[in-house]
Amino acid sequence: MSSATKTTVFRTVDLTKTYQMGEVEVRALRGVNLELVESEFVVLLGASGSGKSTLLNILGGLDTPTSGQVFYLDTDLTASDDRELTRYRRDHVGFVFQFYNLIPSLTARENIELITEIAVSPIDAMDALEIVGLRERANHFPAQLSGGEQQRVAIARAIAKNPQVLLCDEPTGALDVHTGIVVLEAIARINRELGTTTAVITHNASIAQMADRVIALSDGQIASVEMNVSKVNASELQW
Ligand SMILES: Nc1ncnc2c1ncn2[C@@H]1O[C@H](COP(=O)(O)OP(=O)(O)OP(=O)(O)O)[C@@H](O)[C@H]1O
Repeated sequence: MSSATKTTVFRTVDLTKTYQMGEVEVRALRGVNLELVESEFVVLLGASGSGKSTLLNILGGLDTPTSGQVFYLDTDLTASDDRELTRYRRDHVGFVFQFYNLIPSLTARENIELITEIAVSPIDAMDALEIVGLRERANHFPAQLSGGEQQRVAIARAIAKNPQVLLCDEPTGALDVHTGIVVLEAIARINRELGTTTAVITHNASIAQMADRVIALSDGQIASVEMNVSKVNASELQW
């Protein structure tokens, strides 16, 4: 199916975000117009401070823009109140951050079940662990897992509620190359097998080769959007 016939999951219209820091205005986003379609894998690239996290946080309902609109399917998130945004995040969005934020006193499985217990249509916690290749580690506590394994548990937790979108902010930022690739393989598998629309922020331009589309931000604006003619498997990446 070409992207022309796919459902638009996110649409932003003239999105701006300005932070007021005392006398100083920081214009983090300066008119972003963007569409993400169902089941695509997008990488967001850009220098530090270019607005990547601000954009991702607004798409995920963690932050609100100063002006402009964000649509998730037919819902205008910018017209939603805090309660509605909380429900939107809980029901539809999986987040993965650089640091894993697992609860140390719970096993891998229990960390995931904490989310699946309140989700609308969750995947079984063990199936989520299977997808990230950690089924046999279900009863391990975070301290008994490597950094890459902890990140894969965090990814399993994010996708166990069966979200329509997976938003990842520097998911491999704290990991070495080999471990980073295992984590990226898990994200790519989720995108491929579950059809979860996926956006990954990275500083690492080689990761862009895995994406369907690469969106570069510069100074709060979209500098370029490129379609990859062929995608490279995470296992073939080098950096
Ligand atoms: N809460 C905040 N208060 C004030 N300024 C902020 C805040 N959050 C972000 N900014 C500023 O907005 C701009 C964009 O920040 P953002 O974190 O979106 O960039 P980024 O591209 O994700 O950067 P990095 O790659 O370093 O994470 C930066 O100049 C940053 O200092």
